[in-house]
Amino acid sequence: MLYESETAEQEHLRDIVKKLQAALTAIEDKVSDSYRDVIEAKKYLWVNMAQLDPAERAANRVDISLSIDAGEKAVAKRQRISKLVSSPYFGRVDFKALDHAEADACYIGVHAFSEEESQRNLIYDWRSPIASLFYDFHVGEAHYEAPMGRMKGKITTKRQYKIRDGIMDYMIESSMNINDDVLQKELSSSSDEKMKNIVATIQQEQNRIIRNETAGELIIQGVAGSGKTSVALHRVAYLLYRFKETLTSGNVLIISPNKVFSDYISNVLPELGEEMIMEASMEELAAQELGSICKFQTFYEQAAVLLEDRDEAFAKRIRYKARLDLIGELESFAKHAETHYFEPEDIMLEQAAISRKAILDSYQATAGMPLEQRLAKTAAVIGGQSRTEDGERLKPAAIKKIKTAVKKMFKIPSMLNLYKEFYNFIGRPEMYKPIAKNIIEFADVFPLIYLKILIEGAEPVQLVKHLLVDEMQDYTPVQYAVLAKRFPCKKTILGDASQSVNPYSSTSLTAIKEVFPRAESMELLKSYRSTFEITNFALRIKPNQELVPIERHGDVPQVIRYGSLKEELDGIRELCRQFLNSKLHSLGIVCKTKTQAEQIVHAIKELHADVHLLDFTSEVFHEGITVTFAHMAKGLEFDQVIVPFADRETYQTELDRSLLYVACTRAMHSLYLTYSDEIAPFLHV
Ligand SMILES: Nc1ncnc2c1ncn2[C@@H]1O[C@H](COP(=O)(O)OP(=O)(O)OP(=O)(O)O)[C@@H](O)[C@H]1O
Repeated sequence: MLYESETAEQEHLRDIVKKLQAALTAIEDKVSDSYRDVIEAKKYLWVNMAQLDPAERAANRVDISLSIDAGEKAVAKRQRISKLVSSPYFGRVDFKALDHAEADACYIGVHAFSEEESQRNLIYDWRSPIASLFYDFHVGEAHYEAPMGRMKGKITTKRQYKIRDGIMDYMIESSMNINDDVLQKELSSSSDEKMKNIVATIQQEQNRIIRNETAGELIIQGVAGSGKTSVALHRVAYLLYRFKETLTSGNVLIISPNKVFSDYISNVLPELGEEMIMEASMEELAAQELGSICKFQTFYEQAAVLLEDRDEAFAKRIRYKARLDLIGELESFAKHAETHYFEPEDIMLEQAAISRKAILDSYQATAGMPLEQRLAKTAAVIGGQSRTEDGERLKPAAIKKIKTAVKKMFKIPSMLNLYKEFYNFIGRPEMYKPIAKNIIEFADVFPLIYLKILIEGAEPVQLVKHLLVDEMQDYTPVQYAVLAKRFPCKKTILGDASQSVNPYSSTSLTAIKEVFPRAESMELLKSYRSTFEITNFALRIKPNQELVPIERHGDVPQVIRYGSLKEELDGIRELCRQFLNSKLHSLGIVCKTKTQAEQIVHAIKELHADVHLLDFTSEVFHEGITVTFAHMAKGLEFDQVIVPFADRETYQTELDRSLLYVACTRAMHSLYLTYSDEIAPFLHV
């Protein structure tokens, strides 16, 4: 039976590949035609420029731009079809709708493909409504949401395929654990330089998140390796498909932790036929917000001070500014500032005099507006109402003087001074400690920006219609308050409370929900990245009763003790050699600090292998040996991970526990920890 269906499937595949190749040839002709059209039209315009009147020239330019448009569309289509030629589809569901006599076979691929003449769908896009059947149901009763309403029926057949270079690697007939079989194969493969798409094996719980169209803010709390980032990117691809009339990739912004991470995820959307979205780090947003107000320490500089200096007062300041209550305190202060620092005085102009009382009345009438707008409005109103002794309106020059005078009545002129004043106001002046004149600590950056927004008002960033925030646990409530003001659009916010690389300023799901009270939240509890043995090992460092490890087995992680530091470094070199002789693609040596990472790079220099040190200035992620530290490694993954210096001295605080957890959960297939003194307490069995 299976043999029969396999023969039929092979035939079907050959037929589809033939049709795709024909379509590819046709589209290649179309691309060449549009290219020729553009050249011809440009030549014509150039040769006849003098004879053409302006209307003809304009018409020619429109023609050229239409040809360019058609050309670009054809190029995009060519790209999609050539991808399909190599792997046309990965799934099939035969669905028999209630009112149909027979089931229709529906093949699902990364892109859609239909026959030119009949317009019959030969392949459905994985994001199409009918394709949801593939992800949500096994054989039996099923339904999907079509544009005309819910379609109920029955899945009679479900199959999965792996097709490479137009040839079928394998095909699996549906059963209850079919997804697991294919998923196991996918997860067992080696890592890549770039994150891969997961369309062929999206799991039901992930699909619910990807296809959620209703949430204004969707918060995804997911354990390490549960596919949060993958799911968020597939969700973007889904929304771009679903709302193509109103949403383009140019409308989506991702706040990502660093450039290496952005590089690592940069292939997923293009693989799905979409353009990469805009990306920015919190620091980039902050620099834009603060302009010339002041300079600031970066998040990573803050982390380095926390790890290397262990400055208690510094940690205390960070913790203080990570409180949810800070938002309300800043809001109360902004209100207080508006009334208490505004000191109206009489304005005496040559032609008119304006009383202090009139100014105060106007100012009070504008309550509720952001301060800067309030001052401008106050000046405009009194300027408009005032008359000269002859009863005439004031001249523009006089109105300008009023504007300047009213502005000066607000007595704390600089935003930085106003921010400093906030700490006097709440009776905690010791909580503000700039690094130098005009350079503030990272923990002050977003409270200052929020105060600035409260005072000056926030212009929403209209271009951004969907905001993606990854590693949500590392941002404070005030950072979210700023994002809420600047980006009042839909949001997908994702992270894992267990992976905070800065517990002094980490934010729980509950706190984020306080900032976004209408947010929907969804949980991902199954961990896909690491083998069962690695996940269980990591759970000993940070227990989580709810986490479900995937049943994919590998070697038990090894914790190796050496007699001295020298022996440990020799041991790490040996592990690197073994990696270089293996079939694995990537080895991550994940330390706690940058200084330790540099020490390792120095120690393995003699291997003469390509070794990449990933630090805050890095921009790309490479295969081979990468040496880095937990802050930089978050979000990334490696076939094999070595965690050096897993000793008591290095890992002792709760922050260290998180960093050790992040380091271990980066491993997909094998994990080693080395130490040469006393083992870290979190690793005791
Ligand atoms: N449905 C799936 N099919 C195949 N692979 C999957 C699936 N879900 C997740 N993965 C794989 O699991 C790994 C982890 O995914 P991802 O990085 O998106 O998880 P994460 O939750 O963001 O991880 P972390 O928070 O630990 O950085 C990746 O290799 C991804 O390809």
